[in-house]
Amino acid sequence: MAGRPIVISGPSGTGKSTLLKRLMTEYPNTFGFSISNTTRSPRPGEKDAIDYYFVTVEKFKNMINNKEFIEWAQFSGNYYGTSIAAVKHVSESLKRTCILDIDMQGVKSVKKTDLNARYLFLSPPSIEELKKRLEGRGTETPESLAKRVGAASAEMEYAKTGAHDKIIINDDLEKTYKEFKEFIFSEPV
Ligand SMILES: Nc1ncnc2c1ncn2[C@@H]1O[C@H](COP(=O)(O)OP(=O)(O)OP(=O)(O)O)[C@@H](O)[C@H]1O
Repeated sequence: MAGRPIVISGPSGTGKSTLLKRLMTEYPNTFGFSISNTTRSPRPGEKDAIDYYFVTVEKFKNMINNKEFIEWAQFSGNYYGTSIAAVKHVSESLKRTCILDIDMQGVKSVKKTDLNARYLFLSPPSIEELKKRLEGRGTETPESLAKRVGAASAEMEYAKTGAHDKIIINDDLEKTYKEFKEFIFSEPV
């Protein structure tokens, strides 16, 4: 049996991907990510229900209206979204504990579902340090950096409301990974 879905959130650049990559490497068969729905066409080699659930715009809009998404967005003319059904598929069919890496809006949305998830917030030691990490990652333009840092304050404020089961401050990576695993394995997965 798979465990309850685990929701990890925190400002962009806090280190979520870094921790998840390590966890997946150490436990390759225990956890899974949900497959996203998209209206874009498959690229060569991409398979339906493996890379994405490829759906029509009409179907996607119906899913929005039926409140089937945890989060959805439109990028360069295509829709992308994570459905509640896709998360359930990971535990019910694949028998893996689903991990969701989502933002504050996504967390609020999961809370309205029957997914019965566990919530972890990963916090940077400070906004200054967060800026440094995003700059160090080399992925941001000045505009996207400013946008991410701006969104970080709202995420940090939300974490103060007690919405999460656990808050971990990612200062020293080894210490953080240990605490991260303690939270993950504090329940059967
Ligand atoms: N404890 C740490 N100390 C110093 N640097 C770290 C630490 N944890 C992660 N980093 C570095 O910070 C940068 C951002 O980390 P990462 O990409 O994992 O963030 P993220 O939360 O997944 O961001 P996004 O939400 O944008 O995907 C990376 O370059 C990573 O190597």
